[in-house]
Amino acid sequence: MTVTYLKRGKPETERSDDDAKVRSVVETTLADIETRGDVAVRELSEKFDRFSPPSFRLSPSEIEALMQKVSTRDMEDIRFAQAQVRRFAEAQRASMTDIEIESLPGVFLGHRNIPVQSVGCYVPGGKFPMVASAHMSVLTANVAGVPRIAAATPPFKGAPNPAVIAAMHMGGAHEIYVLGGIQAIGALAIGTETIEPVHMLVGPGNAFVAEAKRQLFGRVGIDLFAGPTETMVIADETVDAEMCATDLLGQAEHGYNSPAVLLTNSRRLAEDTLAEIERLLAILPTAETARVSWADYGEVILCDTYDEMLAVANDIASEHVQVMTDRDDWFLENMHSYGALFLGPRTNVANGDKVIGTNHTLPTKKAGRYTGGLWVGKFLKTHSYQRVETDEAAAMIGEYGSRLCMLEGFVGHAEQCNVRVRRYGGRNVAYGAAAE
Ligand SMILES: NC(=O)c1ccc[n+]([C@@H]2O[C@H](COP(=O)([O-])OP(=O)(O)OC[C@H]3O[C@@H](n4cnc5c(N)ncnc54)[C@H](O)[C@@H]3O)[C@@H](O)[C@H]2O)c1
Ligand SMILES: [Zn+2]
Repeated sequence: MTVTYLKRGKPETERSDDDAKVRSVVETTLADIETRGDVAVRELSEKFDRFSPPSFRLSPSEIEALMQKVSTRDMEDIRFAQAQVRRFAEAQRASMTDIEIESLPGVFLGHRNIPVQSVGCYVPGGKFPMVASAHMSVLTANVAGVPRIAAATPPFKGAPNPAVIAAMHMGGAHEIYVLGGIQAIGALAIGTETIEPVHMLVGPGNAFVAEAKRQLFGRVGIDLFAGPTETMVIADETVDAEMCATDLLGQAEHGYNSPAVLLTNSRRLAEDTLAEIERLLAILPTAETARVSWADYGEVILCDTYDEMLAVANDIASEHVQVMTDRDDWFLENMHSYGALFLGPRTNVANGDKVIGTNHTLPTKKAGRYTGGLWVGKFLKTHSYQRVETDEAAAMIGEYGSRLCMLEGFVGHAEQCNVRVRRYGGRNVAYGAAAE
């Protein structure tokens, strides 16, 4: 394979140093919340966000007052975006059906999709007030029928952001907390004197938020590992450098650690894009973070063939994959590891992030190898049940069960089957023996 790096990000070893630091901060902070509850949460909010209101939970009148501050235009835009997210989520919900089959005469097996009973939805807001993340988690939980939705977001510039709070409220949040980072995630999962713990945490966030969810997994459920944004552009000469550079920087601006990767089979496009990125970085108002991300994590990878591009793309398993080639559908058919695909030059990640209707909470750090993004199905638990309706079925399946239990040496298990064979099959099976 001839894969050439025209630009590389910082080596994997240095990236894992960053991870180790975050891991230990999160560990200590969660332990602190566990032992000192509300007191720790307040101290952490003061320390990281300089925010210490009388109550972190917003009252109905505070919510109302914040919503009054959102312009009519912004409210309409939020409503439009939520309508798109709802439409797609409802279609996905409808694709998940409860089933029941008669697997053998008299034997009925089924499953039911049951909503998680309480979820904590994290809406990021350190650098940017991420209004859209409220639709993605709160509204989707609502479509799934979750009866208790607690939403949390950090203060933005010292106060709750009106548009984020409006989106949470309109999305169907039952409780809204103005809390960020590890203290929000910890308080929701562990619980405090004032916050009832939830059963599952969802939503994206920075490295601290993603790591806190990871460490709390097991104690509560989590949707997926959705850390700092990653983006990949797969392009050939059907598009130009302005398009590629814009799409790379458009996501690199999320933070100082957002990988943006160009994968192409055109040396000319690769070189032009490198130059175009420098040109745009000189004029982009958010260049401060985008420039650091690009320097530390940006990559330009040149391949000879489309097959090589496909192999590299599947291996990297980037969160967002923008495909602009003469064979976009071939990539759709053959890509197996990614967060979401954006096919053709008319789509883009920003529309996907904010408005088009697919969920923007997506797997990062190669989690796309084992999961897709957040969707209504993540809020539903699929539980099986069984029912045996006839004496014949109870006796017949019981004979198999009895023998298979004894094969493993489980005498007590076998008796569960035998008592049914005796009672419903009228057969005398000796206690502790296999039914013959
Ligand atoms: N994967 C996805 O689907 C997806 C989607 C949207 C956004 N994102 C990512 O979400 C992130 C949002 O990050 P953000 O920082 O703007 O907001 P955030 O809300 O995730 O984090 C802000 C909080 O981080 C905490 N914090 C900051 N510095 C800290 C430190 N040194 N130690 C401990 N805690 C600290 C603070 O408590 C603050 O409230 C970005 O990285 C973005 O790429 C991911
Ligand atoms: Zn984005």
